[in-house]
Amino acid sequence: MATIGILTSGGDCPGLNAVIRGAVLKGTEVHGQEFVGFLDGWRGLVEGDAVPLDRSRVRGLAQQGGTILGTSRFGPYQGPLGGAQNIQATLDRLGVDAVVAIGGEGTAAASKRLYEDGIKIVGVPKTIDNDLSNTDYTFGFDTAVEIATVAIDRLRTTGNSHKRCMVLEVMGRHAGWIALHSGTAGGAHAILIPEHPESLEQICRWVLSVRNRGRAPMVVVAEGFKFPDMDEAYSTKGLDGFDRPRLGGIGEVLAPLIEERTGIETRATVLGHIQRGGVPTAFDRVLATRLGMAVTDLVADEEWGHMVALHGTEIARVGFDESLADPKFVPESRYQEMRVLFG
Ligand SMILES: Nc1ncnc2c1ncn2[C@@H]1O[C@H](COP(=O)(O)OP(=O)(O)OP(=O)(O)O)[C@@H](O)[C@H]1O
Ligand SMILES: O=P(O)(O)OC[C@H]1O[C@](O)(CO)[C@@H](O)[C@@H]1O
Ligand SMILES: [Mg+2]
Repeated sequence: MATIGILTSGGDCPGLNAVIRGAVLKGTEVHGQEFVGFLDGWRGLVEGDAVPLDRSRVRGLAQQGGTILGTSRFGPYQGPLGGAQNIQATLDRLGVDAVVAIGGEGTAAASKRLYEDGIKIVGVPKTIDNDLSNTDYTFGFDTAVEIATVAIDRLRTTGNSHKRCMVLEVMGRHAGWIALHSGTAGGAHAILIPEHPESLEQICRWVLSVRNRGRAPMVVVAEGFKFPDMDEAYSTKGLDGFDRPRLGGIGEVLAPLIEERTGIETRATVLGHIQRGGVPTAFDRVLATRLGMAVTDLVADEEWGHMVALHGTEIARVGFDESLADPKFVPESRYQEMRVLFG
């Protein structure tokens, strides 16, 4: 009977707990597997900090946001106890046969390295940004889009009352999926994404045309959006624990520029981590539960070095290599499809 250690790594995401629940329920019922949870991402694995996970521990978890295991950006090769040899010794000491790592592209890169160094490891992809290759949707994305859409709906009523231009900044470091989907759902008059620079002149033309027909302009901008003359996304908050620029603030830059150029009073709202918190949507609960269940089959089949993924409506298996291809950007055709409605 295999014992599996589960961990959640990188930024959190609605649906992580549903994955854990799906894995524990199917793994124990169908495969006779046992489970422990490593705390705070790779740190728990490296330090052997594990808690038992059984049926009673995962009760009611499908609807709970965040991760009961905690998460961090600690690396598996970090510190005196890090590295594949030490980790294997820790797994042996704890009686854990295989590792399930739930995370984004960084977690998959770390998992691939551990797999190549001999660790029995499989993965589950997560990110609200929906920018991982080789999976059609990641859980957490639908929840983030729903939250951003509600924000747009609310901003539109106050914007209409005051005849103001409202700017909403959403997450999306490399890819503008959250902006594109929420902006489409909320009927935004301009959607600005990292993949497609737009000039201030063009944005103001859209804003003025909306105003000229008596409407209050609504602009949705992804945190990673760049004007044509910017090399890097806007960042003034230093680096995160993994030396990546902390993004956020482009909306606050854009709003006064629009106001200055158009004369229309403009307000910016940064949605921030509200997009990542709280209960997952039904879609994300279903997807996360199915991925959690399917990853126990990967372990039973000893398909180390693979992760589960959504292909169409089916749960597929892909190698860590495939999942680490280029991020899944918004294709130009998808952007142009919506761009005809701007203004
Ligand atoms: N190539 C790598 N080799 C070893 N460890 C890595 C590698 N890439 C990332 N890691 C480790 O894995 C952790 C998780 O990666 P990261 O912080 O990028 O989160 P993620 O899983 O991509 O999720 P998010 O979507 O929040 O970025 C990193 O903080 C780092 O410690
Ligand atoms: O929570 P943190 O570490 O500030 O990370 C924020 C980043 O995480 C994401 O939500 C998901 O990768 C990005 O959109 C955002 O830039
Ligand atoms: Mg990452």
